[in-house]
Amino acid sequence: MGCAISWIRVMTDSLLQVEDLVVETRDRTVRDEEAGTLPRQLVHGISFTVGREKVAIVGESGSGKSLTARAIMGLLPTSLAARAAGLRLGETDLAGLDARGWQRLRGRRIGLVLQDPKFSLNPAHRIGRQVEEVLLLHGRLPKAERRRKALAMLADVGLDDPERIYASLPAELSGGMGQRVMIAAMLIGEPELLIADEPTSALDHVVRDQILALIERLARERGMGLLLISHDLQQVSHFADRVLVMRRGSIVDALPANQLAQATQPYTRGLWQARPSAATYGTRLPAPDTPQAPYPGDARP
Ligand SMILES: Nc1ncnc2c1ncn2[C@@H]1O[C@H](COP(=O)(O)OP(=O)(O)OP(=O)(O)O)[C@@H](O)[C@H]1O
Repeated sequence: MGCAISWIRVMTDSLLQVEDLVVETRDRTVRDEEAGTLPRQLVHGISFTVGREKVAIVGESGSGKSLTARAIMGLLPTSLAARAAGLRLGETDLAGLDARGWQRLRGRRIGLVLQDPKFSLNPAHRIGRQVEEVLLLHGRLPKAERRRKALAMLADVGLDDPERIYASLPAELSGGMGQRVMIAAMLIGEPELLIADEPTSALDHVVRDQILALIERLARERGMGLLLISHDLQQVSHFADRVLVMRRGSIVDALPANQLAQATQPYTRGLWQARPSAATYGTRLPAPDTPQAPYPGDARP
């Protein structure tokens, strides 16, 4: 009994706690009669937690998914600022970290996989060096041991011939291989939490399913928490444990992923019904202001 209770605690203990997160422009361009000019708010005070589980954030284009991920990772563009009542990874206050603190944390405790490896991998550096980077930054492992770990990680993400990949440049790899390399580079430091922002949307659907299965296996084996940003509700309904639905910078619904098809919240229901068919699979969910894209559950005029 005691064992079962502690297992449940491990599953539900939150790794990431986000409380009242606001992302806004540094420029003050919004006019308010009483307050004068204000920053433009893009994320309006959202709160959620992620434990050792798979949580997905879904929502139409421009709803604030990527800004949320970037704010958590301390990677917002300089024109934007984030503030939160609480932003914690375990006991660590992310909001209070300086550049050195982030350097210690990124890759080691929290990893980020982005949509397109072309923008994440340095084209001038060989794959081996990029996969080993976290070990170089954080540890004092001898060169041979770093290489051994990197080769094992490349094999673990399903890349054949790790020795050849290790010595390759990013341009020599396909998109799917590049994405596997990114995942290897993010997981080699054994982070507690992986944030994956549309990690498969640049890939064809066969590779996409393989990459998601890989992320899911590695997360399960390592007891890692996963925050997946996606516009693909069909994919999320199979993959995630819980779903947060964002709209225009706010979380408007939260539900178990396997209940997406029975969602009662009108907006979520509308998103589900508007999910792309096989023919349009992989295209982005259009923003609601696009005239040709009405959402069935949208009550707005
Ligand atoms: N640097 C920026 N300056 C001003 N506004 C921005 C900036 N970056 C994003 N935005 C705006 O913030 C809103 C949320 O953007 P975000 O990239 O988080 O959307 P998203 O939900 O990830 O969309 P997509 O699915 O298309 O990636 C959008 O209206 C976007 O135009």
